[in-house]
Amino acid sequence: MKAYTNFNLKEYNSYRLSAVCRNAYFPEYDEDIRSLFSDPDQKKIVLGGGYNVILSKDYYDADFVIFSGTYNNITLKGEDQISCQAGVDMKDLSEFALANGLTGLEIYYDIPSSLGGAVVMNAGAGGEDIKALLIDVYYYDPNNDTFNTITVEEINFEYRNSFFQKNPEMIVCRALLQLKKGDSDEIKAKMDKTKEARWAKQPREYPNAGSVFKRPPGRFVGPMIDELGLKGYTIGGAKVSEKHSGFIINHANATGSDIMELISNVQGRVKEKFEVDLEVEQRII
Ligand SMILES: NC(=O)C1=CN([C@@H]2O[C@H](COP(=O)(O)OP(=O)(O)OC[C@H]3O[C@@H](n4cnc5c(N)ncnc54)[C@H](OP(=O)(O)O)[C@@H]3O)[C@@H](O)[C@H]2O)C=CC1
Ligand SMILES: C=C(O[C@H]1[C@H](O)[C@@H](CO)O[C@H](OP(=O)(O)OP(=O)(O)OC[C@H]2O[C@@H](n3ccc(=O)[nH]c3=O)[C@H](O)[C@@H]2O)[C@@H]1NC(C)=O)C(=O)O
Repeated sequence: MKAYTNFNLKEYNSYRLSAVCRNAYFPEYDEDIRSLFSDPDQKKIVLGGGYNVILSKDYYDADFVIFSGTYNNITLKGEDQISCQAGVDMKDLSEFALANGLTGLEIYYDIPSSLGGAVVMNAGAGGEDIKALLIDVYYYDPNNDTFNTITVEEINFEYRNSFFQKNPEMIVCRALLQLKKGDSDEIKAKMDKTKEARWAKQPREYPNAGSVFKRPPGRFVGPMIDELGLKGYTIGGAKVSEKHSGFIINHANATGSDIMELISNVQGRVKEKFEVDLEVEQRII
């Protein structure tokens, strides 16, 4: 396992915020997971691909465990099942499925995520989500120092919620996915089409971390922010995207506190006008 001291997390969060942590660990084996997490008094912060986090501080007197670039094996099981580790990048996974003529993972060609992050947050878009593909998940439970398997039914996924979100100390190690045999040309066409549609609507040209807020019941976030005239609203290097108001972009060396201040101002204005409490969807660290 690789370990670094005074590590800058800039390349490991999609906002590209500069933030230094005391130690960063990149696990490679299940035993690394056990050695990192078995002592409950030695709390560590988990990052997957870093596509859904706000590093709100410049320095963390804390240890990070990063599931990105390592712990990323993908194995074909039988004809149409895939077993993959938490550090797998979902884009790579969708390309693996394509190479094996398997359909089901096309949208993940452009949903930035690690497999672990996708499972924890039930990644998805346009009505598809990861739970529809999952058979089970193998995870580490630090409470009793065991590795266990949980079925998709037991995970009890809800909108942006699951067993893993309710029990954040659990570590996703790997997942078994059920795909279907498909036509490679059709799979590739769907991957390209999804990517094109998302790039047309989302500010992918700038560092960002997807939707900032959860959808409040019965409403969309973007139109409320538009109505307030807050498209393009800027604090420091952080800006409400002009392309999609539900996103904040780092357009000029933003800091975590620029983003946090912008969020708080948008929440205040939305509350004032619409009586709606916008809940932050991204993980504030
Ligand atoms: N639909 C879209 O267009 C977009 C969606 N997203 C979503 O955001 C998520 C981003 O994933 P990713 O970048 O990998 O996650 P992140 O690195 O952003 O981590 C987010 C949280 O996931 C938890 N986590 C990640 N990996 C593991 C693991 N192996 N075991 C346990 N917990 C883990 C941690 O939560 P904890 O605090 O519980 O430890 C962490 O704080 C995906 O679900 C993705 O779908 C992101 C951008 C765009
Ligand atoms: C990007 C993410 O996921 C996204 C996912 O890609 C999209 C598409 O399925 O649906 C959710 O966004 P969303 O609620 O903003 O949905 P969108 O379809 O983008 O927009 C909803 C509506 O708002 C309108 N809209 C959007 C942006 C804007 O600036 N102005 C505006 O009026 C759109 O025209 C549309 O009618 C997910 N976000 C959440 C928190 O549920 C993410 O989780 O990070």
